[in-house]
Amino acid sequence: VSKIFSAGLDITEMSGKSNEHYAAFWRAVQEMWLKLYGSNMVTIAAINGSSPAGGCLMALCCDYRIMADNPKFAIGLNETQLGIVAPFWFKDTMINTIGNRATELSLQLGQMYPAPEALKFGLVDKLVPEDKVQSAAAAAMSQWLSVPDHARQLTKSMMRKPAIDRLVKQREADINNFVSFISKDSIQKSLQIYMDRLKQKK
Ligand SMILES: CCCCC/C=C\C/C=C\CCC/C=C/C(=O)SCCNC(=O)CCNC(=O)[C@H](O)C(C)(C)COP(=O)(O)OP(=O)(O)OC[C@H]1O[C@@H](n2cnc3c(N)ncnc32)[C@H](O)[C@@H]1OP(=O)(O)O
Repeated sequence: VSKIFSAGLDITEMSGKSNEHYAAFWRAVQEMWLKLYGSNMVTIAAINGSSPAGGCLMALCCDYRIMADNPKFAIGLNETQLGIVAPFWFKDTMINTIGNRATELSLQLGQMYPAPEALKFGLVDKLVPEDKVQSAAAAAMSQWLSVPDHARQLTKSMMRKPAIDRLVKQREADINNFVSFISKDSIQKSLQIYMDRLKQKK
């Protein structure tokens, strides 16, 4: 979609549904993260627009991020702005990318960074003109693929395994945590207010 890399998780999947639905939804989100963050393939994010929350997470799962150089496009884990909380594995993914202090600032404030600031924070690796995002991503891919694959894969796994193991060990507890959190009346109300605000902006 033009202007949007990803709008993040579908908020309607987290509103007004049964606990069984929330559990299945969260398992699928975990699965996406485990597959993408744990992939032994080279993954390059070609970020052609805004990328809030789950969209930012997907980009952070990649090995390298190239973003369109347009200050109207912003990226970040903005969960607190919705009245929800980025779970520990979202947080770990961000820490592994930009470090602890920058992550704490980002997460507490639910900060969305316009592209130039995202580059400054290390949230993305490179900015290119909007019409060059795909070609720059292809060029980066060639560079990454030129490294001997077994060595690159082992290195990637060494860097990411502790975070992945942490979720694998606590998967069911994390699902229970999500379900009890998201089904709270106060959290449902926050999500509703956020969705209403989104619609009013039009
Ligand atoms: C210690 C205790 C810990 C407990 C923790 C336990 C568990 C953790 C709990 C929760 C974790 C949840 C993690 C959540 C992750 C997420 O990803 S939440 C989603 C975040 N996404 C957003 O905030 C995006 C909001 N949207 C926008 O900013 C904009 O819509 C846009 C994507 C920049 C696009 O802008 P524009 O092109 O102007 O389009 P519109 O704003 O008009 O939107 C078009 C329609 O799309 C609807 N929409 C937009 N985003 C979403 C979304 N994410 N989900 C569902 N629907 C979305 C928007 O309402 C419009 O709908 P209508 O056309 O009006 O029907």
